[in-house]
Amino acid sequence: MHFKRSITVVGCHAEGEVGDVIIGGVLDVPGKTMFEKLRHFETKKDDLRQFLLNEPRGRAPMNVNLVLPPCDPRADAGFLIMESNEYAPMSGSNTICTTTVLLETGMIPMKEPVTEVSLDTAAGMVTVTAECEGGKCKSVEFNNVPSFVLELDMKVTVPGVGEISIDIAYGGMMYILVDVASVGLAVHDKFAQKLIDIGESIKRSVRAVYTPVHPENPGITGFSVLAFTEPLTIEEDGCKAASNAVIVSPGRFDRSPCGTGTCARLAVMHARGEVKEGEIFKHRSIIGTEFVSRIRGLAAVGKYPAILPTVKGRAWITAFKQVVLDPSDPFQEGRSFLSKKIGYKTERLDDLLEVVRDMYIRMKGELDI
Ligand SMILES: O=C(O)[C@H]1NCC[C@@H]1O
Repeated sequence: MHFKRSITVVGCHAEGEVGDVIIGGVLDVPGKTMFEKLRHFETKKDDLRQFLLNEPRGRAPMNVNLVLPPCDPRADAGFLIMESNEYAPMSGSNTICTTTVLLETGMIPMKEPVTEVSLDTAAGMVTVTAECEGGKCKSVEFNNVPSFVLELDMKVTVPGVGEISIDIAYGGMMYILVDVASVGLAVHDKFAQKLIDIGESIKRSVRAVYTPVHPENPGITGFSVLAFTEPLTIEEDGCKAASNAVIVSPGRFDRSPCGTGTCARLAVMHARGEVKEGEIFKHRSIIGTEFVSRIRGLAAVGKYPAILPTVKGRAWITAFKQVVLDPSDPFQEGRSFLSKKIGYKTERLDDLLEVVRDMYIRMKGELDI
């Protein structure tokens, strides 16, 4: 059988969030930085992301990471993060998955009891400390890029909800943070559909009035993730803890506590005087899994005071897959196959905007503008 594509993928999840890792079958692309490589895939080779993340080979609640040669000579490897609706500059659960796969497959030699790894991401360099024993990567602690608050207590009016107060912060992705009680809900799966519907509605309302832009990389802009937060509690061991539910576009939960969301929340908590450097903050997901985090230092990003966050979690390999494309398969690329149908009927305006966005990115790539 002659296949049009054959890609080697290691299945993996971090605290419940799928972060598969491509370790073969995809060549490097031009780019002086990993962000330039991200843009190359986004504008010229997005068919790979569509192929792996859309049905029948993928699903919305999953991510795929592409291991590539790094651009920064200090790094051991580079990787790009492909999510259902976008390429994320940085991602905590995906960093934990990618590190686990790199070490447990031997692509980076594992040293016991601790292996230090440097990873080049589209958001910048991320250094990682992995606890290893008996060939297993038992935990991954990553030093994320500087995280900072863009807005505190910003008011926004949401149809069907009314006026609410939100925070906006960067933790490797741009986050909208909302006190879940302010919309009459709680982080619990009995509110799952309402959390998703209201979360997506808040994103649309905020997008209409505010565009976040990273001061050092204007290509890092826009919102695709929103964190509903529960209040801080103090655990028996004296540590601060809280739950959150992260709504990832097009409308699904992060099954992990969300590493970049944890970093964005730490920046908000620090700005509010709720957490100090070095204090442990345990962050939990809607399914009860946990990341342990802390602020390892302070910095500045443009005009914004920033924190240097560190997050620790675990990941497990679930499969070794050879993902292939039979030339006669009717579903060559999933959603992009559908969006090519000009008459594609959309249920909602934002679906249409999504189709237009995909087509714009593709045209930009083809015109190389
Ligand atoms: O942990 C994180 O940061 C990621 N999890 C899915 C959405 C985010 O990229």
